[in-house]
Amino acid sequence: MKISSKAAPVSFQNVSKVYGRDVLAVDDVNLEIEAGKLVTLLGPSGCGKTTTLRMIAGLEMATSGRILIGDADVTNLPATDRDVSMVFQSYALFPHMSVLENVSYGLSFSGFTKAETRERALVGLDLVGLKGFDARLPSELSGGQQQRVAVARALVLEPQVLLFDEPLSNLDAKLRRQVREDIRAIQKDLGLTVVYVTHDQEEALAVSDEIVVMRNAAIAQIGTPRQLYDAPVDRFVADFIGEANLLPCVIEAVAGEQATIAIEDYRYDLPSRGIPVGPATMAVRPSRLVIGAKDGFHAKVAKATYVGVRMEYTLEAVFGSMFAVQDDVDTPLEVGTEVTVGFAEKGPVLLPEG
Ligand SMILES: Nc1ncnc2c1ncn2[C@@H]1O[C@H](COP(=O)(O)OP(=O)(O)OP(=O)(O)O)[C@@H](O)[C@H]1O
Repeated sequence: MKISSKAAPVSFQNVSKVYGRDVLAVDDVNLEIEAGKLVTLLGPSGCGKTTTLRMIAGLEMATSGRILIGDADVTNLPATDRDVSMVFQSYALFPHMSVLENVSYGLSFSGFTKAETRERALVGLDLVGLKGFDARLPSELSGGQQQRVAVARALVLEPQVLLFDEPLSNLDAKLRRQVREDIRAIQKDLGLTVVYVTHDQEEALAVSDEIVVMRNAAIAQIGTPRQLYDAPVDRFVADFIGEANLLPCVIEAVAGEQATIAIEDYRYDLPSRGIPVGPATMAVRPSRLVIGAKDGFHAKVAKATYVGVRMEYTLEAVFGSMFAVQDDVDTPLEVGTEVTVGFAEKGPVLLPEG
C-alpha cells in the first residue's frame, strides 16, 4: 500500500470575506495555486492569511467571488464535503487515543475497512518518521513528534489539498527547521498541493515553491522566493522578506528598460521598472553591498559585530546608514575605517514611491 496524491489546483476568483458588518478580512483576491506545489501565505498579523486558508477548507465561507478546487466550484460546499485536510498549529490530537488511533480517526469515516485503515495509518506514520510509535499516547511524544502525527493524520486521507496553519509555531527553533524540511520533503515526494500559512519570512523562503505576500487583506506580491528576494515590488515586500537597506539615489538617465543611478560619483545601471528620471529609492540586501569595491561611494564603518559565521557592519554614508554583511571574519574592519562601497551584481532594485 502506498499513500498517493490526488493533488488538485486551487483557484480564487475575486474572493472577498467580510466578518460581521464591516471587517474586510480578504479583499477581492485572485490567486492560482498549481497542483503539486507548496504555496505559502505570508504577511503580518491580521493581513488575512488564516481567513484565506480557512476559506479553502470551507471553515469560513466567502462573502463574494468563487473558489475552485480542481474543476469543482466549492464556494458554497461545507468543509465536510471538500477533499481537503488541515494541520493546525496546536496539533489538535485526541489525548486519550493512541498515535495509531489518532492517525486512523479520519480514515474510519472514509469507507476503509479496519484492516485497510490500520495499514494505511502505519504507512502514514512511517512516512513522517514515526514507525514504532503507534501505541504511544500524544502525551508521551515531544512537540515535534506530535506535529508529525498531525501531519500523518492529514496525509493518509490523500486530500486534494493539504493546508497548514502555522504548523511550527509551537516548536523550538531547531525542531522548526527539522520539521519544515520534513514537510517539504514529503510534499515533494508525494506531489501534494500544499497551502501553508506563516508569518515567518525565513520559513516561507525555505519551504515554498511560491510565496503570496499579503498586506491589509490583499495580495502585495506573488513570486518564487528568489523573485521576491531579488525583485520586491515595493518597500513593504522589500522590508518584509529579508532585510533590506532603503537608499536614496538619483536616476540620472533612463534608456528603454535600463536606468542609470548616481550616488556621489558612482554610477550603476539597473532595470528602471518604469520609474522616471529624478530622486528615487533603492532597496539593497546587506549581502549585496560590496565593502572595499573599486568603484563606489564613500562610507565609514560605524559598527562591526562578529556573529560567528560572518561579520555584520553598520556603515555611515552621507545619505544615511546601511547594514552590510561579509563572509570574511578573519580580517574584520575596524570601527572608523573609511571604505568604498559598491553594489554586487543583482544588487539594488528601484522601488516606486509610496
Ligand atoms: N471570526 C472573526 N470575526 C471577526 N473578525 C475576524 C474573525 N477572524 C478574523 N477576523 C479579522 O479579520 C482580519 C484578518 O484576520 P486573519 O486571522 O485572517 O489574519 P492573519 O493574517 O491570519 O493574522 P494572524 O497572523 O494574526 O493569525 C483581522 O482584522 C481579524 O481581526
